[in-house]
Amino acid sequence: MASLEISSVLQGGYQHPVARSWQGRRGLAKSMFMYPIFITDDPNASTVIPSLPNQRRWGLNKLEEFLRPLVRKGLQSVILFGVPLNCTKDGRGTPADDEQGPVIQAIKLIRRCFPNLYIACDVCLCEYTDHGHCGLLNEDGSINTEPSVDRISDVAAAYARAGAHCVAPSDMMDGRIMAIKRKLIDGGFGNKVTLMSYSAKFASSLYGPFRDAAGSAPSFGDRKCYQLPPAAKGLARRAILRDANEGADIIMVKPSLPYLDIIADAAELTPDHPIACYQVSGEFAMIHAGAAAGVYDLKTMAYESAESMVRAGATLILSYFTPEFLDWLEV
Ligand SMILES: NCc1[nH]cc(CCC(=O)O)c1CC(=O)O
Ligand SMILES: [Zn+2]
Ligand SMILES: [Zn+2]
Repeated sequence: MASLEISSVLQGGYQHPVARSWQGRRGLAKSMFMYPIFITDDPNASTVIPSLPNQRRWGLNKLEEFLRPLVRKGLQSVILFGVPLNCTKDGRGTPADDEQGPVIQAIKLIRRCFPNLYIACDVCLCEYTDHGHCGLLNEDGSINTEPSVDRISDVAAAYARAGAHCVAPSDMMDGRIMAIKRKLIDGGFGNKVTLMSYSAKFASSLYGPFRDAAGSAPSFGDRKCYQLPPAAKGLARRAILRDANEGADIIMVKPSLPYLDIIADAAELTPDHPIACYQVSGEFAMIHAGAAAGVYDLKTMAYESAESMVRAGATLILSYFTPEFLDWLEV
């Protein structure tokens, strides 16, 4: 297994029936929606997030009753974000792969309660570092890429061991896809776990509500040295091709609505991969705010936004509207 070439490992991308459903193209369907969920370390939490309408931070004891009705309505996949509030953060993001931490415990709980639900995990350090950046830093505050990639790939491997069906690194460090794929293969998960890359993730103004929700705003500076400049179509295309070559099973574009051309580029450049897009917290809040201001009807606009993503080439949409679409869609 250890000698296997990274480009020869395809089964990680279709090991699960839900992952298989993303390998073809069609119109809007329930299985195209992946629901982002915030898991915190207060087991009884059900905390409203003021800037992110209808979303909460959930404690482990509340997770089953929260998910049960959604699964009954046809929820097929979730992506987990850890929000540690009671742990000690440090420079290397030690709590990220704490066996008792909220993500690893949630993976195990969901596998037990909902054996058919597909579990993706966001992999990043910003929720767990004391400085709030997505990687490890040099003395001067710049990103120290090599140890960052090593740490992030260890965290991804820990989520895989805990039972995640998919790991999704959002840190944007160069080289992380290859390093994660290598550790998945060496750990015996190459053919079992999907690697979804946030390949074209832009330094956007649309992450504000998420950073409130996750407590992951950087304590100094910004993320412009590792997230893409909004105008950088060329860099996005290079990152998409690079990540595909490094072994990504799914290519993601983030945010979505202002980056439909990049979704289309991803579909053109990697036509043989499922293409995911993340309708991020600020896009979601913006659609809510516009509806509240009487600019449009919420449901009509939610549909229009999702349909534009599919039209551009997305096969999978990460969206806080997932519960609504489970009500609105027939299948
Ligand atoms: N690596 C952190 C991360 N993972 C997902 C999001 C944004 C998701 C959203 O806004 O809904 C962010 C924020 C950021 O990069 O600052
Ligand atoms: Zn991060
Ligand atoms: Zn992240």
